[in-house]
Amino acid sequence: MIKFYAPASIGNIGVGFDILGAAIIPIDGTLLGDIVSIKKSKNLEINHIGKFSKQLPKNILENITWKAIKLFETITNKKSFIKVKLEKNMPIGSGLGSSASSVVSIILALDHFYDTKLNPRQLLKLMGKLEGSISGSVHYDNVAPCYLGGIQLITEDKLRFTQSLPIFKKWIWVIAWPGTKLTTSNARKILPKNYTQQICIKNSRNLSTFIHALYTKQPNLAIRVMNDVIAEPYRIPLIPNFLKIKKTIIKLGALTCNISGSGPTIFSICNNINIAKRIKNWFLKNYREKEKGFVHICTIDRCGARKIGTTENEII
Ligand SMILES: Nc1ncnc2c1ncn2[C@@H]1O[C@H](COP(=O)(O)OP(=O)(O)OP(=O)(O)O)[C@@H](O)[C@H]1O
Ligand SMILES: N[C@@H](CCO)C(=O)O
Repeated sequence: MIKFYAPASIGNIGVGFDILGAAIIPIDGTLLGDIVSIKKSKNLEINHIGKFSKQLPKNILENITWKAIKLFETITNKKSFIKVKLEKNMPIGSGLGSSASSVVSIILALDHFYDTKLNPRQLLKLMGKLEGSISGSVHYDNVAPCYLGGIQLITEDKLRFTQSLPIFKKWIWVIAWPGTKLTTSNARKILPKNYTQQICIKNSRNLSTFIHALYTKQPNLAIRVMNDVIAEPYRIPLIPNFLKIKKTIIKLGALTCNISGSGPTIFSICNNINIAKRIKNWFLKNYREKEKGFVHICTIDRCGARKIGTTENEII
């Protein structure tokens, strides 16, 4: 049997709309990501289990598992006699790359099972295509870090499609999901189609300074420019009291507080575990709307997607 785990991710990282993303893992060892297992079978069988499996579309044709299997039937020119099990551990429409986690785990499991010899770039393109088919447009800022781990800059260069960026080991990432849903496609529809020259300059300045700060080990500079002028201003109304929350979290000692992907998850960075615990408690008391909501203290997941039960990334 083949079993793949693919981690949660933070798209945009507050400063790189659609081109920066980070894979994350809770420090308490929780596996915050979907798991796909595949074995041989007489027929095609698909099972969905896990805490969030009830949120999956009822129509199987709309499910990523089904779409990925059909894609691989075309690629391999083989009928699928397999039993596929998706353990849906990620809430849908959370802003934590739930769809990306399913996409990456299913594609890697199928690729491994069929031994297709596709290279990482081809696999990543397939992941982007599938992610795009459900979220409204192709964007790699969840699938790339989820697959490869770390912080990824999506270059879309013909030789190096994505690049791993340096990380600050002291940064602690607190993520808070209130238990509600915001779909990426809706959160993208409200964004402007065009931006002024001034906004374009501001965005390039923030993003290039952020990347420079990562390479030159200037965490304070990186934090100062973590300011999204492309999506956040338009998505604020989708997250009740976001600006007030941000102010409070900063007062608690956080370095920054931003929307994760298209929300409603909020992430905050700090560099002290006691502050992280304080922020976690605040979010639990004040941001979690539903019982199923959660808050995790995380670190960057450098491995990315992996065969379960092994610590090293066996696929790259
Ligand atoms: N296995 C699956 N996992 C997640 N979503 C799925 C899956 N199969 C189908 N879907 C559909 O894909 C869409 C995913 O929505 P969306 O992209 O908003 O979620 P998300 O990945 O959690 O968001 P984000 O990318 O902001 O983190 C939903 O309409 C959902 O019903
Ligand atoms: N870059 C995407 C990420 C979605 O998680 C967006 O913000 O729409």
